[in-house]
Amino acid sequence: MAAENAAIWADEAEVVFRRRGRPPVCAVSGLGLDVPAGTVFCLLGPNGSGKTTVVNLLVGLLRPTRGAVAVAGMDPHRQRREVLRRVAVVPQETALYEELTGRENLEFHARYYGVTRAAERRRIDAALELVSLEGTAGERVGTYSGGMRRRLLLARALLTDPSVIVLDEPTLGVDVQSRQAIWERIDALADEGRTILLTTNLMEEAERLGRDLLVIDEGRPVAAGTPGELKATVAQRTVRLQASDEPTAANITERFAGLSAQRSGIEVRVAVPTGDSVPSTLRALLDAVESDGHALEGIAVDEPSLHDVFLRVTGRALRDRAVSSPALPAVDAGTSTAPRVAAAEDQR
Ligand SMILES: Nc1ncnc2c1ncn2[C@@H]1O[C@H](COP(=O)(O)OP(=O)(O)OP(=O)(O)O)[C@@H](O)[C@H]1O
Repeated sequence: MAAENAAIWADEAEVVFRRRGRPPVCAVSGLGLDVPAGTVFCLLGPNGSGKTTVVNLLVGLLRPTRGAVAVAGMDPHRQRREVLRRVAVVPQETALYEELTGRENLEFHARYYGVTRAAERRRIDAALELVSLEGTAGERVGTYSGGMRRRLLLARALLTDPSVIVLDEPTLGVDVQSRQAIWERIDALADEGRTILLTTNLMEEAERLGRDLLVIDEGRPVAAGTPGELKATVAQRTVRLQASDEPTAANITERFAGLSAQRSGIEVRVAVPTGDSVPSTLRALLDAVESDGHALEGIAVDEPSLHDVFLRVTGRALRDRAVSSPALPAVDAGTSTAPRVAAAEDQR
């Protein structure tokens, strides 16, 4: 798909931050994106992997130091005004006016973005309804919970009727109920034909929402595909057999040594051989256990999770450094953005 046909597109995009007196930071490199309209695309990565930098690239706050990016067929940096008419961004920080009510926040945003008075009320009512805030829209935002603020930000993003919505960690720090509500709203927006790109480091979120995922680490793409395709690359499925006592578990472990059986107390984990189906392995295991005269207390199958994929492609090392990096001075990659990005880092 070419730049003009994809809703979100990138080709070998790179962002290097150059800082006076310090080594340059390559926040993103070799980024390729080809997101068709009407889909939800998930960008996954550990802390400091470059997700927010990608968001800033897509909304024109940064320009690539190499390669190219297009959103709704336009160059987000050069055609920033036009892009912002078609693309909405829900940032990580909840930048809302605390003293104003929810509705007043939306009115302010609608006027700032030139939404006509005729459309304003209709769009605000529809957006408030979509995020279930119509009953509390008259209350000051200062009294809102974290989940309500996130939902208000989503409502705010809809006021310009965008075809592309970019959400930076939309459910960061919200409770399970709000998370569920936000996921349902995101599904509804994609069903309306809008394109959603969201960043997250929550596997459950990526699995639930992303039809296509891209995992980035240290700014580079390290895995791509649907959740099912990615999980298939990890492959290792295991059957857990629970024996009635430890001697029985030891016997079963010995019997299945050829299937890398491992015992832990009364539990035996047996690997499903690559290429074999889970039912056929289960049948063979149960037949063998029965013919040996053993009884089982329980049985379970563990499928590989997106978690396994994530850890395999990004490793287990902690990423504290990027999170605690100090506010950074002006950079080359963007124009007016360095203080904003640095300020966002400060809050983390
Ligand atoms: N303005 C800047 N100047 C220099 N380096 C920066 C700047 N902004 C980000 N970085 C660095 O670029 C890398 C990617 O940062 P980014 O904020 O995009 O990661 P992230 O995946 O969004 O992280 P998180 O999940 O913690 O929000 C990090 O090493 C970060 O320290």
